[in-house]
Amino acid sequence: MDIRPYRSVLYIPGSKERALDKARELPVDAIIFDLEDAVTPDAKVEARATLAQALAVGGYGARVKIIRINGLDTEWGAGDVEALRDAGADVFLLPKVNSAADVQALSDLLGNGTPIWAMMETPLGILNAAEIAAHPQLTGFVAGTNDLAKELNCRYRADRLPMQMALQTILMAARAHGVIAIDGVYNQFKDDDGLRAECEQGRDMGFDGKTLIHPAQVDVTNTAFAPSEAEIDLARRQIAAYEEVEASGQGVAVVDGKIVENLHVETAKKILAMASAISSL
Ligand SMILES: CC(C)(COP(=O)(O)OP(=O)(O)OC[C@H]1O[C@@H](n2cnc3c(N)ncnc32)[C@H](O)[C@@H]1OP(=O)(O)O)[C@@H](O)C(=O)NCCC(=O)NCCSC(=O)C[C@H](O)C(=O)O
Ligand SMILES: [Mg+2]
Repeated sequence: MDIRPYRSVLYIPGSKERALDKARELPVDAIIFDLEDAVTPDAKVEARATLAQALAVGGYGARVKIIRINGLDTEWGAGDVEALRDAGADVFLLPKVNSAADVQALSDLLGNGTPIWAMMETPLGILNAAEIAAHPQLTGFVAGTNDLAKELNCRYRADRLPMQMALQTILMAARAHGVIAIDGVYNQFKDDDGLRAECEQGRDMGFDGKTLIHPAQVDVTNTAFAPSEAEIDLARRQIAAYEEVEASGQGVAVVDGKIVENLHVETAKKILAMASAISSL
């Protein structure tokens, strides 16, 4: 089973050398090297060279390296691609994607087949989520909950009720097309309890992980999105119980008073594969 964790996906401003250095020692699963909202307009051109240099030096290990460029409708987008096309990124992340045509425009500019992820953060993008997820070069979605809140004119609430439809649409489209789905950021980066609650909500909905803005958010997020000891133990017992009944010609086992069928065993195997992928990091 080819499975890799995306529990913690940290944004780093591409212009900040200190943060680019610091990320080499943080236990995150993926890094978004940002040239968009974390970089001011007057620093955008210089940030390309700063980021290219950090990537050339390397040291980011197994972390997935994602470059978020500026939108292709801005004065910087095409230049970002030109400057960083061959910098060694695993993924290019396009902000404010509205349609599959936006993804195709980046694909044409890249010209080298590098996987593309889409920021899902505009109303039109959410409405077109299925066609965006179906693009052959698209392998991941990132929820942009700050831009979504701005565009929807909705309030930030702990239960994220005003965004539920958008978040679930992102997940539906991602799962329909085998695409990774990462939840949005939690802005109050010193509030661990609030972060934990939002991580658990996103995890329970089905997100693979969460985007982060500060190193202080990494541990809470890694814990929330990793299988717990109890989940690992249950998965092992479900697999064992099912194999036993299967050997006697039956298709349903019972563990802890709940039925276990073939589909539950598939989930249990995924949990064990994820736990093993995390422990091998
Ligand atoms: C929020 C911050 C501006 C806070 O920065 P700062 O005041 O420097 O924090 P600290 O002093 O607590 O930092 C301690 C050390 O950690 C390093 N650091 C800080 N942030 C990061 C980071 N993101 N990655 C790596 N390292 C980081 C500092 O350099 C300090 O290191 P040291 O000196 O060695 O001890 C800042 O955290 C920040 O800029 N965060 C990123 C903000 C960002 O990326 N925003 C854009 C993405 S959010 C978004 O756009 C989502 C989406 O599009 C949407 O619409 O929702
Ligand atoms: Mg955004």
